[in-house]
Amino acid sequence: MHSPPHPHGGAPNGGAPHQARSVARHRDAVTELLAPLLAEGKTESLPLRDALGRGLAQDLAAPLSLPPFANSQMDGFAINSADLPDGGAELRVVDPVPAGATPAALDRGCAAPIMTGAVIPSGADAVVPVERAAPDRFPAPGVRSTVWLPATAEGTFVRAAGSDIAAGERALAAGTFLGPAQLGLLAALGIGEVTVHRTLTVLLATTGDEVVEPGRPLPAGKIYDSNGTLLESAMRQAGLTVVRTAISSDRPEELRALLRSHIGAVDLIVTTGGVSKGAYEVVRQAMDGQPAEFVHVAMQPGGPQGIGQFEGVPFLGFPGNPVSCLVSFEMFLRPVLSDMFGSPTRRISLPARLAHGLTSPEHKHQVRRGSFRSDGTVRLEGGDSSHLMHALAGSNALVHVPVGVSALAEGDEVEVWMS
Ligand SMILES: Nc1nc2c(c(=O)[nH]1)N[C@H]1C(S)=C(S)[C@@H](COP(=O)(O)OP(=O)(O)OC[C@H]3O[C@@H](n4cnc5c(N)ncnc54)[C@H](O)[C@@H]3O)O[C@H]1N2
Ligand code: MOO
Repeated sequence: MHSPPHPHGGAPNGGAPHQARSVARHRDAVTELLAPLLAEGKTESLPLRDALGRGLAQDLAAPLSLPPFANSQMDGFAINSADLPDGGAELRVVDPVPAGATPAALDRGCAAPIMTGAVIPSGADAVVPVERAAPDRFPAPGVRSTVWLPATAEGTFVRAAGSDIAAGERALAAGTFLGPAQLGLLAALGIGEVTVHRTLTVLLATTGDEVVEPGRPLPAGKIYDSNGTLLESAMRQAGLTVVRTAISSDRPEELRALLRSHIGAVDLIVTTGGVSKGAYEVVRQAMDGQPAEFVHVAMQPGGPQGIGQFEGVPFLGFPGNPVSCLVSFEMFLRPVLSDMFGSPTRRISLPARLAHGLTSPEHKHQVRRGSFRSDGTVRLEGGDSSHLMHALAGSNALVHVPVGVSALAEGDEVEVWMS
């Protein structure tokens, strides 16, 4: 007896489709597919300002310590703590130490006005902020004077040399994503150029006789191409260079010709649509004779997936439903690129409490869309169907329901990935 088809392409009642592969297994397959791109070791050396968003290609050791010298954390008086017993003492004020100057050694019984960031003179071991002195201001230059200062422990308001990082220590590991803080560190270390993984170029092809370029008239029975803009945006935001083909019809020769015209100029081909079980599965047909396979991943949405090579170029065939293709990018391509090349970053993962209950096919990893809120709850946006573009646009998080879970109640904890 035949069971009715399941709306998500799986087996009836949310069961695993025959030979469905796990999300982890498919991610491993994507890793294997892209490994040759890493092995090519294509890197480039860039000035810091152009390296934003790239992955660092090599471990980097600190060429100097930070701070490079002991310096003052406050505008105040550099002193020797042994000169300030309990109850404080009156010290003779000597020449000031501005930031950037090389100060003379401090004699015992003296206090040197010192500015934030200035070198601690030898003989001094602490700084008293000017507002704790009496009088609580610096004397005019050249005026001989004394100042009363309170007892102060050794090391107070001194930023020790190497207290941030010592020369020779690893500053950043290979594979680190270079954001503002990482580039700022390299600048602080005096590094002007950095070796990064080069940007990968993706050829993106959307397919389907029903799909029309936005901005054109919409004939009956057709829909606009949302996948092209959706995926191109996701990829560009992730630091990839994207080349788009024209929308391919359902004729496999046309798709093959579109893809072939870019071979040699791209690192990876991503298609959408044409991978499931219909009568006109253009991507499946176009890949005929190529080392590519079409599998079903135990994931909803994004179950049907193509993977392999087209004319020697790595190929990923994402399903045609808009949410399915974005979830495919987030679940497979983004994490693999970030693990391999250090860019883009992985999505921030947080625990959240469900604002309401949900159901999920037990044998699949379900990825719902939701709005994570500041009280730590997440509200689901739309249902589980993968055509819900408006709900996707109203969400800020992907909500994960792992394999083995068929229902969750309000207040149950889920993992969310922030977008
Ligand atoms: N008998 C079965 N049918 C389907 C299965 C299945 O297992 N057995 N799986 C379903 C699932 S799940 C998905 S996902 C889709 C995947 O289908 P395809 O990758 O072959 O994609 P299409 O059939 O071409 O399109 C699916 C859907 O998405 C719309 N679409 C396609 N391209 C675009 C685009 N560029 N912009 C906007 N929308 C697009 C298309 O019109 C369809 O509605 O298959 C299920 N069927
Ligand atoms: O559930 Mo499909 O897998 O809509 O992507």
